[in-house]
Amino acid sequence: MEPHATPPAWTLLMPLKPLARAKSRLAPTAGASARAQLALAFAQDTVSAALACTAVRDVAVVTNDGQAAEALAALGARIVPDAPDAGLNPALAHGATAVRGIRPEAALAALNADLPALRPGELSRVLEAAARTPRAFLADAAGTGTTLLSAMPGQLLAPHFGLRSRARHASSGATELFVSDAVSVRQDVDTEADLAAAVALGVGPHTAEALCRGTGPSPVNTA
Ligand SMILES: Nc1nc2c(ncn2[C@@H]2O[C@H](COP(=O)(O)OP(=O)(O)OP(=O)(O)O)[C@@H](O)[C@H]2O)c(=O)[nH]1
Ligand SMILES: C=C(OP(=O)(O)O)C(=O)O
Repeated sequence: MEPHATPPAWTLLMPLKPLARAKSRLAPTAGASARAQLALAFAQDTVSAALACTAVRDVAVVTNDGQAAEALAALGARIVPDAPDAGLNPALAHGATAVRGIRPEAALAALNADLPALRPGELSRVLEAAARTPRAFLADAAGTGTTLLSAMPGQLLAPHFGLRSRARHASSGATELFVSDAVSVRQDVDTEADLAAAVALGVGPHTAEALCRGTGPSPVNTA
């Protein structure tokens, strides 16, 4: 694909499960209330870092959670109700249709809402690479999943998130991105080990505060 004359201004689609059901794989370490607070804090840090990224035009969060919608709208995100309420991929497909209904030529990227160490400069580099190909994806830190899936104008997003989504996005024809210095875009948090890895990278202020409330101090990502 020819590089675009001007880099696209991306709309990010961020799916967020109702907080009461989110982050179930943290159950061995955190109770229900702490998990909900962490899920919201991860989303707040992800949205804040995404909106601070110069390549990002706007962020649309696809969620049916009222508390999260209010908190994320206060940070500047647009909220798209998860009308299908049928899981992650239907939520993303619905969000893509909603955005393209308003801006048919939008460059779209789905980004998981559980990237509490996300750094705007690293996201910029990933989106710059994504702009060179019609549909692209970035594998998660574990190496089996996906944290970002992009679709340039005129391309359907066609999300295949879930178990072994790295292989399924590759099979769907999307180009895998290999971007150096982008670890924070790949570090999603599902398990306690993921959380420790994110803390080692430096989490954003909402997550740091939630961790302080629940389990003691942790480093803050101020980048
Ligand atoms: N709107 C919406 N977002 C979802 C749904 N399922 C997952 N997500 C979001 O998709 C991203 C990846 O989700 P998962 O890791 O599968 O779910 P999770 O709640 O974060 O963690 P687990 O409960 O441990 O699976 C996160 O941003 C989730 O909030 C859904 O049914 N609807
Ligand atoms: C939904 C996904 O994320 P997770 O690893 O958080 O389940 C995925 O990798 O496609």
